[in-house]
Amino acid sequence: MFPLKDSKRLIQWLKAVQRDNWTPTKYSFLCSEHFTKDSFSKRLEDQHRLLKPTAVPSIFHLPEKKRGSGGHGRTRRKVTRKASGGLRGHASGADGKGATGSSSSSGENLMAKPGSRKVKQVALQNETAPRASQEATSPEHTWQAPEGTTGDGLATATAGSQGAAVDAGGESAAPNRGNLVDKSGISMDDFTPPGSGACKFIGSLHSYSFSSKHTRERASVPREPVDRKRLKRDVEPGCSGTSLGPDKGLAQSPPSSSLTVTPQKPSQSPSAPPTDVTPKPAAEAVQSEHSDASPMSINEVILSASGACKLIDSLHSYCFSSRQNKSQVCCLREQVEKKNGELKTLRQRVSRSDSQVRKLQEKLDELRRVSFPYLSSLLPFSREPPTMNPVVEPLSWMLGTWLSDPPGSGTFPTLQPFQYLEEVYISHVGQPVLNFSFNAFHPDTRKPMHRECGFIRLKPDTNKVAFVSAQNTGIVEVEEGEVNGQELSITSHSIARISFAKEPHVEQITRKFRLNSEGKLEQTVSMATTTQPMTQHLHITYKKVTP
Ligand code: HEM
Repeated sequence: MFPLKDSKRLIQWLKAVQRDNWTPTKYSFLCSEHFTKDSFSKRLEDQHRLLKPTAVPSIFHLPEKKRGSGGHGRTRRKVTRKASGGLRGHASGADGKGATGSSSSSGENLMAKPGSRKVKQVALQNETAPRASQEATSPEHTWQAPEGTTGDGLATATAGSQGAAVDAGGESAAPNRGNLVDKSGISMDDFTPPGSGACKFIGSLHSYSFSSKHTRERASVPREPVDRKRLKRDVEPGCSGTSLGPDKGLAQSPPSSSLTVTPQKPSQSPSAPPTDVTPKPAAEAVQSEHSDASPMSINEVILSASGACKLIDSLHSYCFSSRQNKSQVCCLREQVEKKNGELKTLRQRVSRSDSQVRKLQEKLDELRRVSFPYLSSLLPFSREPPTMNPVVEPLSWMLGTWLSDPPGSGTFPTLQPFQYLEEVYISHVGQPVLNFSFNAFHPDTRKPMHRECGFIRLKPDTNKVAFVSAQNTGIVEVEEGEVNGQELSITSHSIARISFAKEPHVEQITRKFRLNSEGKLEQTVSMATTTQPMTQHLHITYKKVTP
């Protein structure tokens, strides 16, 4: 187990393991193979190997990318033959049977290459070859795939019953697991729910538990039940291996009730010869090795593994719930991102609107500058329009910019009827007076025609109105009258003209302004000249084009 309560040593362990984005838990174990020999002490009473409390792992032979990307349980696992390796004697027996095989020879340590699913043989190691011995594949890490060779129910896949070293790590564990089925039809999949890579890892723990217990039970139960109990208690989940003594692997007829599994075919390497997986001599050797074991039923195996399986199942539950939470977090994150996207779009639209308002404001300012070149510099700094003087409030319906709609009509007894266009500005600057300007244009040529401008005043607290106008024809006049509701009727009070004004001279003028039911401003002008009595000269309707 990782020294979770010893932070200093834990850091050393984590540095040694070199795994990214991984935190060990109380269920995390490290293979004893990663420790040097002097990391262990031996228990006095039984010489059992114990990890020293100061031990730090230092042996890592795997490629960096393997250790970094896959789970620890997914790295290629090594099988350890302890110094007392029970099968060693068998492998190095004088007859040399255990060393034979199509692709391996005695002392050769063949393991599945990283990323390969090919089943490799592991030659049995000589006790005197320390390094090679320690790196031999452990039974705990193998999918035992004994091939039915003798019809006795116990079949072996490779040299030594534990010799078939399958890359149990990573993805290669899954297909192999699928082939591990006993006679009762129970497979490793029955212990391992489907799941993600983490589940595969946990599933490999199942397989580890399953196979190691199977191995231990078969090897130790018949001879030394006490030993078996001790082994079950002491065994390190990982690749610490079992401590089968050489004397415990004696030949005896295998029980017909032993767990029988289907050998793993090298699916990734179909070209590999079958003997690569199950060398006949090796199978015989294993059969011989286990021939003294008492029968152990599948039920016993399952029962013995059930405790570990429960623990592993709890890991599964933890894994599943953690994945569920992760998925909910992902879901919420997606929603937040979606809302952020919508917010961003809205902000962009608001920004565009602000930009349009700014541009319109600039355009209006430009128009004002053109129309009233000096006015803008004289107007108050505030953009707010001046407050209307209450005195002129009865004439407020006249305020605004108006355009002829339709064109005005001109008539007089001495004239051909004519049409004209006209724009009207009636405004105020906060004074008790309205400012006006009337500018007529030819409807076809748009040439300026008649123009006049002036002021409209109201006598305070009365409806009496004075209209003062200067015209481009050289006439200045004052008209007075009354405002009643939205109608203003005025008549000329005094008319003056330049000395060289064109004749006939106008002698009297009447006007009527009203706001009609359509909200349009109407103006009707009548006049009397030196030659004609009072007659209508103009009639025009304006539509308001500004507030
Ligand atoms: C209150 C304002 C106006 C007064 C006092 C006025 C006065 C007169 C007078 C005295 C005449 C001469 C009539 C004749 O020969 O017997 C005349 C002619 C005419 N007026 Fe007006 N007028 C006014 C507004 C307008 C407006 C707004 C227009 C629009 C374009 C207009 C267009 C004409 C035209 C086209 C003629 C004939 C040609 C000419 O004499 O220039 N008048 N007006």
